[in-house]
Amino acid sequence: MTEMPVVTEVARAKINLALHVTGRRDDGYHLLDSLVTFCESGDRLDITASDEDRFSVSGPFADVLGAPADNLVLKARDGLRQRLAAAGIITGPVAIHLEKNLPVASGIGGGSADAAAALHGLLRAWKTDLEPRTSNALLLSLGADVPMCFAGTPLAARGIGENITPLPQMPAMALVLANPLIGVSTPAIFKALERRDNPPVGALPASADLADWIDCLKNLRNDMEPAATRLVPEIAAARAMLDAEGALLSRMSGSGATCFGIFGSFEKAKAAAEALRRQRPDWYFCATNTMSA
Ligand SMILES: C[C@](O)(CO)[C@H](O)COP(=O)(O)OP(=O)(O)OC[C@H]1O[C@@H](n2ccc(N)nc2=O)[C@H](O)[C@@H]1O
Ligand SMILES: Nc1ncnc2c1ncn2[C@@H]1O[C@H](COP(=O)(O)OP(=O)(O)OP(=O)(O)O)[C@@H](O)[C@H]1O
Repeated sequence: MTEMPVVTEVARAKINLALHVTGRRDDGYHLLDSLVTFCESGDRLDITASDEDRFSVSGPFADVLGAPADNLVLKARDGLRQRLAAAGIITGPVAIHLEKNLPVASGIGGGSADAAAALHGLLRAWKTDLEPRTSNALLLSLGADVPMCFAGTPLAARGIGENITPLPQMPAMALVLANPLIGVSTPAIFKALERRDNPPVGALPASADLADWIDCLKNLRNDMEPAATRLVPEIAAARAMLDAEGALLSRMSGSGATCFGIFGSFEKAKAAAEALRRQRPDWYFCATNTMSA
């Protein structure tokens, strides 16, 4: 067995600060215009060399995951290995451990973030890289959110999510994530949309001033939120709770049900998350900073 140190990656929660659905392609996939950022917190992946491929899971949401064969981490490992083999690069067996800290099917890209982190970690572990065209095709084959999670930096995502523009002027933000622990199916929400021809995001602040970004975000939307709230009314309750704790702005992320509140500082976010946990000990709350560019 070749000596390989433990490679650790954080699979950061993805937040759609705004998510406009602007059209639909002939194949049924929706055209999006989304402002996306990533949290400091998320799942954790540890990768080590092994005598055979292994996969284990721990953490508060490990039990909610389906069969290992359906896990996007293994789909990412196998897809990467296949493409590397096609380029003549043979890769050794690995043990991957996933610490599942993010709620599942919750609009913050858990599975997509895990897949992206697995790819980053395996490329480091195997000391290799993919040429951009191959890696773009692999990323999108794993899910529309995987290219943005692989980029992992504040960005605008267009197309079906794969057309990415970094937004270096987006500031870091202190967030509280709130989720009633009711899983939401992404295809079900896309199907339930009443409109698919909404206006795009438009102009963004040129500077990193948080107040300017919040003013801008206030005029934007998550076009999936009305349909998701009809299915899971707790989404409206989560937003109201974030607002009552002093969020400068609250909104749903992705196809839900996770909502985020932006707070003036991490201390304020932490205090709000603690107060919310006391109100609903059965829900998920997390205070976290987002990454700066
Ligand atoms: C809602 C978002 O989270 C916003 O970032 C993403 O668009 C969803 O990304 P994802 O979960 O990675 O989605 P995928 O696993 O690729 O697709 C799940 C299903 O959602 C629908 N889907 C997804 C992405 C997209 N732009 N249009 C769609 O209509 C399709 O029915 C697809 O079969
Ligand atoms: N590593 C993983 N973590 C979470 N879910 C996974 C994983 N692998 C596969 N899945 C499956 O993917 C489905 C969607 O889960 P996920 O947590 O990625 O949704 P999401 O947060 O709504 O994602 P998105 O914001 O990309 O729509 C679930 O049914 C889950 O069983």
